[in-house]
Amino acid sequence: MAIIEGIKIGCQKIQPSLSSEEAARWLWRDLSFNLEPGIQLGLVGATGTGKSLLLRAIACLDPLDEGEIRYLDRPLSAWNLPLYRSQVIYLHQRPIMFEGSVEANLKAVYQLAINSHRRYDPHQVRDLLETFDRHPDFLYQPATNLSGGESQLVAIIRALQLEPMVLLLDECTASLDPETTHKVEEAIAFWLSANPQRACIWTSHDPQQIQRVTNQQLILSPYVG
Ligand SMILES: Nc1ncnc2c1ncn2[C@@H]1O[C@H](COP(=O)(O)OP(=O)(O)OP(=O)(O)O)[C@@H](O)[C@H]1O
Repeated sequence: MAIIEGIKIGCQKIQPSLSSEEAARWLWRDLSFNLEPGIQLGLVGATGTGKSLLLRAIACLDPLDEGEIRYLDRPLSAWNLPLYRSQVIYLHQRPIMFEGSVEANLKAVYQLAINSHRRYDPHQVRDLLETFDRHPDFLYQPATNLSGGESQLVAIIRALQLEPMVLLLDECTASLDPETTHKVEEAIAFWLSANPQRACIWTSHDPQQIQRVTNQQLILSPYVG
Protein backbone atom coordinates (compact mmCIF):
# COMPACT_ATOMS: atom_id res chain seq x y z
CA MET A 1 0.00 0.00 0.00
CA ALA A 2 1.20 3.50 -0.84
CA ILE A 3 2.00 5.72 2.13
CA ILE A 4 0.81 8.80 0.27
CA GLU A 5 -1.36 8.79 -2.83
CA GLY A 6 -2.37 11.72 -5.02
CA ILE A 7 -5.52 11.06 -7.05
CA LYS A 8 -6.16 13.34 -10.04
CA ILE A 9 -5.06 16.38 -8.09
CA GLY A 10 -4.96 19.91 -9.47
CA CYS A 11 -3.90 23.32 -8.27
CA GLN A 12 -4.54 26.71 -9.80
CA LYS A 13 -2.32 29.72 -9.67
CA ILE A 14 -4.26 32.87 -8.88
CA GLN A 15 -3.10 35.96 -10.79
CA PRO A 16 -5.20 38.84 -9.40
CA SER A 17 -3.80 41.38 -11.86
CA LEU A 18 -5.40 39.57 -14.84
CA SER A 19 -9.00 39.54 -16.08
CA SER A 20 -11.32 37.01 -14.44
CA GLU A 21 -11.05 34.43 -17.31
CA GLU A 22 -7.26 34.51 -17.18
CA ALA A 23 -6.94 35.05 -13.45
CA ALA A 24 -6.76 31.36 -12.54
CA ARG A 25 -4.60 28.98 -14.57
CA TRP A 26 -3.79 25.41 -13.73
CA LEU A 27 -0.25 24.84 -12.51
CA TRP A 28 -0.81 21.09 -12.57
CA ARG A 29 -3.96 19.06 -13.12
CA ASP A 30 -5.01 15.37 -13.33
CA LEU A 31 -1.83 14.53 -11.44
CA SER A 32 -1.76 11.11 -9.82
CA PHE A 33 1.15 9.57 -7.94
CA ASN A 34 2.01 7.00 -5.29
CA LEU A 35 4.69 7.34 -2.64
CA GLU A 36 5.60 3.78 -1.70
CA PRO A 37 7.37 2.68 1.49
CA GLY A 38 11.16 2.87 1.36
CA ILE A 39 11.16 5.22 -1.62
CA GLN A 40 13.05 8.49 -2.02
CA LEU A 41 10.97 10.22 -4.69
CA GLY A 42 12.44 13.11 -6.67
CA LEU A 43 10.01 15.84 -7.67
CA VAL A 44 11.42 17.31 -10.86
CA GLY A 45 10.32 20.31 -12.89
CA ALA A 46 11.36 23.72 -14.14
CA THR A 47 11.23 26.81 -11.94
CA GLY A 48 7.67 27.80 -11.17
CA THR A 49 6.01 24.50 -12.15
CA GLY A 50 4.67 24.20 -8.62
CA LYS A 51 6.99 21.71 -6.90
CA SER A 52 6.88 23.57 -3.57
CA LEU A 53 3.15 24.01 -3.92
CA LEU A 54 2.72 20.25 -4.38
CA LEU A 55 4.82 19.50 -1.29
CA ARG A 56 2.85 22.10 0.66
CA ALA A 57 -0.43 20.55 -0.53
CA ILE A 58 0.79 17.13 0.64
CA ALA A 59 1.70 18.73 3.98
CA CYS A 60 -1.83 20.18 4.13
CA LEU A 61 -0.43 23.71 4.15
CA ASP A 62 -2.05 24.75 0.83
CA PRO A 63 -5.44 23.59 -0.46
CA LEU A 64 -6.01 21.62 -3.65
CA ASP A 65 -8.45 22.87 -6.28
CA GLU A 66 -9.20 19.34 -7.50
CA GLY A 67 -8.67 15.74 -6.52
CA GLU A 68 -7.61 14.09 -3.30
CA ILE A 69 -4.47 13.24 -1.36
CA ARG A 70 -4.59 10.15 0.88
CA TYR A 71 -2.24 9.14 3.70
CA LEU A 72 -2.29 5.46 4.71
CA ASP A 73 -5.41 5.01 2.58
CA ARG A 74 -7.43 7.75 4.29
CA PRO A 75 -8.13 11.20 2.81
CA LEU A 76 -6.22 14.00 4.55
CA SER A 77 -9.57 15.50 5.64
CA ALA A 78 -10.12 12.37 7.77
CA TRP A 79 -6.88 12.88 9.70
CA ASN A 80 -6.37 14.86 12.85
CA LEU A 81 -4.20 17.62 11.39
CA PRO A 82 -1.61 17.91 14.20
CA LEU A 83 -1.22 14.11 14.20
CA TYR A 84 -0.80 14.10 10.41
CA ARG A 85 1.75 16.93 10.55
CA SER A 86 3.73 15.11 13.24
CA GLN A 87 4.06 12.12 10.88
CA VAL A 88 4.45 13.97 7.58
CA ILE A 89 6.91 16.84 8.02
CA TYR A 90 7.57 19.57 5.47
CA LEU A 91 11.07 21.07 5.46
CA HIS A 92 11.17 24.52 3.92
CA GLN A 93 14.16 25.83 1.99
CA ARG A 94 14.29 28.85 4.33
CA PRO A 95 13.24 27.46 7.70
CA ILE A 96 11.84 29.77 10.33
CA MET A 97 13.80 29.99 13.57
CA PHE A 98 12.23 31.25 16.79
CA GLU A 99 13.94 33.65 19.20
CA GLY A 100 16.27 31.82 21.58
CA SER A 101 19.04 29.28 21.27
CA VAL A 102 19.33 26.42 18.80
CA GLU A 103 18.49 24.06 21.66
CA ALA A 104 15.37 26.09 22.55
CA ASN A 105 14.29 25.71 18.92
CA LEU A 106 14.81 21.96 19.05
CA LYS A 107 12.90 21.70 22.34
CA ALA A 108 10.02 23.92 21.19
CA VAL A 109 8.35 21.15 19.16
CA TYR A 110 7.86 19.13 22.35
CA GLN A 111 5.57 21.85 23.68
CA LEU A 112 3.00 20.96 21.02
CA ALA A 113 0.19 18.88 22.51
CA ILE A 114 0.68 16.18 19.85
CA ASN A 115 4.28 15.64 21.05
CA SER A 116 3.50 15.82 24.77
CA HIS A 117 4.14 12.06 25.18
CA ARG A 118 7.70 12.53 23.86
CA ARG A 119 10.75 13.92 25.62
CA TYR A 120 13.61 15.96 24.21
CA ASP A 121 16.56 13.58 23.95
CA PRO A 122 19.93 15.39 24.33
CA HIS A 123 21.85 12.22 23.36
CA GLN A 124 19.93 11.85 20.12
CA VAL A 125 20.53 15.54 19.32
CA ARG A 126 24.25 15.33 20.13
CA ASP A 127 24.53 12.29 17.83
CA LEU A 128 22.87 14.24 15.03
CA LEU A 129 25.13 17.24 15.66
CA GLU A 130 28.13 14.95 15.45
CA THR A 131 26.81 13.49 12.19
CA PHE A 132 26.84 17.02 10.79
CA ASP A 133 30.25 17.89 12.31
CA ARG A 134 28.80 20.50 14.68
CA HIS A 135 30.35 21.10 18.08
CA PRO A 136 27.91 20.67 21.02
CA ASP A 137 28.29 24.44 21.66
CA PHE A 138 26.27 24.96 18.49
CA LEU A 139 23.21 24.27 20.69
CA TYR A 140 23.76 27.51 22.60
CA GLN A 141 24.00 29.83 19.60
CA PRO A 142 21.15 32.32 19.08
CA ALA A 143 19.04 30.68 16.38
CA THR A 144 18.03 33.94 14.69
CA ASN A 145 21.74 34.71 13.93
CA LEU A 146 22.38 31.43 12.09
CA SER A 147 23.43 31.32 8.46
CA GLY A 148 20.99 29.92 5.90
CA GLY A 149 22.82 26.58 5.88
CA GLU A 150 22.98 26.36 9.68
CA SER A 151 19.24 27.07 9.87
CA GLN A 152 18.65 24.24 7.40
CA LEU A 153 20.66 21.89 9.62
CA VAL A 154 18.64 22.88 12.70
CA ALA A 155 15.41 22.31 10.76
CA ILE A 156 16.62 18.87 9.67
CA ILE A 157 17.58 17.91 13.25
CA ARG A 158 14.28 19.35 14.53
CA ALA A 159 12.41 17.06 12.11
CA LEU A 160 14.56 13.91 12.48
CA GLN A 161 14.37 13.93 16.29
CA LEU A 162 10.57 13.43 15.97
CA GLU A 163 11.08 10.26 13.90
CA PRO A 164 8.43 11.11 11.28
CA MET A 165 7.11 8.63 8.70
CA VAL A 166 7.42 10.97 5.70
CA LEU A 167 9.78 13.88 5.03
CA LEU A 168 8.95 16.46 2.36
CA LEU A 169 12.36 17.93 1.58
CA ASP A 170 11.96 21.22 -0.28
CA GLU A 171 15.49 22.10 -1.41
CA CYS A 172 16.50 21.32 2.15
CA THR A 173 20.24 21.32 1.37
CA ALA A 174 20.25 24.32 -0.99
CA SER A 175 22.38 26.47 1.37
CA LEU A 176 24.79 23.73 2.47
CA ASP A 177 28.31 23.01 1.22
CA PRO A 178 28.79 19.74 -0.72
CA GLU A 179 30.35 17.87 2.22
CA THR A 180 27.55 18.76 4.64
CA THR A 181 25.00 18.04 1.90
CA HIS A 182 26.39 14.48 1.66
CA LYS A 183 26.14 14.09 5.43
CA VAL A 184 22.48 15.19 5.31
CA GLU A 185 21.79 12.75 2.47
CA GLU A 186 23.36 9.97 4.56
CA ALA A 187 21.33 10.97 7.63
CA ILE A 188 18.13 10.88 5.58
CA ALA A 189 19.06 7.45 4.17
CA PHE A 190 19.77 6.22 7.72
CA TRP A 191 16.42 7.59 8.98
CA LEU A 192 14.70 5.83 6.05
CA SER A 193 16.42 2.51 6.68
CA ALA A 194 15.36 2.50 10.36
CA ASN A 195 11.72 1.82 9.46
CA PRO A 196 10.61 0.13 6.21
CA GLN A 197 7.35 2.13 6.21
CA ARG A 198 9.12 5.49 5.83
CA ALA A 199 9.51 7.47 2.61
CA CYS A 200 10.47 10.95 1.47
CA ILE A 201 10.13 13.38 -1.41
CA TRP A 202 12.99 15.61 -2.54
CA THR A 203 13.00 18.74 -4.63
CA SER A 204 16.38 20.09 -5.64
CA HIS A 205 17.83 22.35 -8.30
CA ASP A 206 20.82 20.02 -8.43
CA PRO A 207 20.06 17.24 -10.97
CA GLN A 208 23.06 15.27 -9.68
CA GLN A 209 21.57 15.24 -6.20
CA ILE A 210 18.24 13.99 -7.56
CA GLN A 211 20.11 11.23 -9.45
CA ARG A 212 22.19 10.39 -6.40
CA VAL A 213 19.53 10.19 -3.70
CA THR A 214 16.24 9.32 -5.35
CA ASN A 215 15.09 5.98 -6.70
CA GLN A 216 11.93 7.26 -8.41
CA GLN A 217 11.06 10.56 -10.03
CA LEU A 218 7.84 12.45 -10.60
CA ILE A 219 8.09 14.99 -13.39
CA LEU A 220 5.94 18.12 -13.13
CA SER A 221 5.27 19.71 -16.51
CA PRO A 222 3.43 23.00 -17.09
CA TYR A 223 -0.27 22.20 -17.60
CA VAL A 224 -1.53 22.74 -21.14
CA GLY A 225 -5.33 22.82 -20.97
N1 LIG B 1 -0.91 28.90 -2.48
C1 LIG B 1 -0.75 29.14 -3.77
N2 LIG B 1 -1.81 29.05 -4.62
C2 LIG B 1 -1.64 29.27 -5.92
N3 LIG B 1 -0.46 29.59 -6.51
C3 LIG B 1 0.63 29.67 -5.72
C4 LIG B 1 0.55 29.44 -4.32
N4 LIG B 1 1.79 29.57 -3.79
C5 LIG B 1 2.61 29.86 -4.82
N5 LIG B 1 1.91 29.94 -5.97
C6 LIG B 1 2.44 30.20 -7.30
O1 LIG B 1 2.70 28.97 -7.91
C7 LIG B 1 3.86 29.05 -8.76
C8 LIG B 1 4.77 27.90 -8.46
O2 LIG B 1 5.47 28.14 -7.24
P1 LIG B 1 6.39 27.06 -6.55
O3 LIG B 1 7.17 27.76 -5.50
O4 LIG B 1 5.57 25.90 -6.12
O5 LIG B 1 7.31 26.63 -7.77
P2 LIG B 1 8.56 25.68 -7.79
O6 LIG B 1 8.36 24.70 -8.90
O7 LIG B 1 8.82 25.11 -6.44
O8 LIG B 1 9.67 26.72 -8.20
P3 LIG B 1 11.24 26.77 -7.91
O9 LIG B 1 11.87 25.68 -8.74
O10 LIG B 1 11.64 28.13 -8.35
O11 LIG B 1 11.46 26.58 -6.42
C9 LIG B 1 4.50 30.41 -8.50
O12 LIG B 1 4.27 31.22 -9.62
C10 LIG B 1 3.79 30.94 -7.28
O13 LIG B 1 3.57 32.32 -7.36
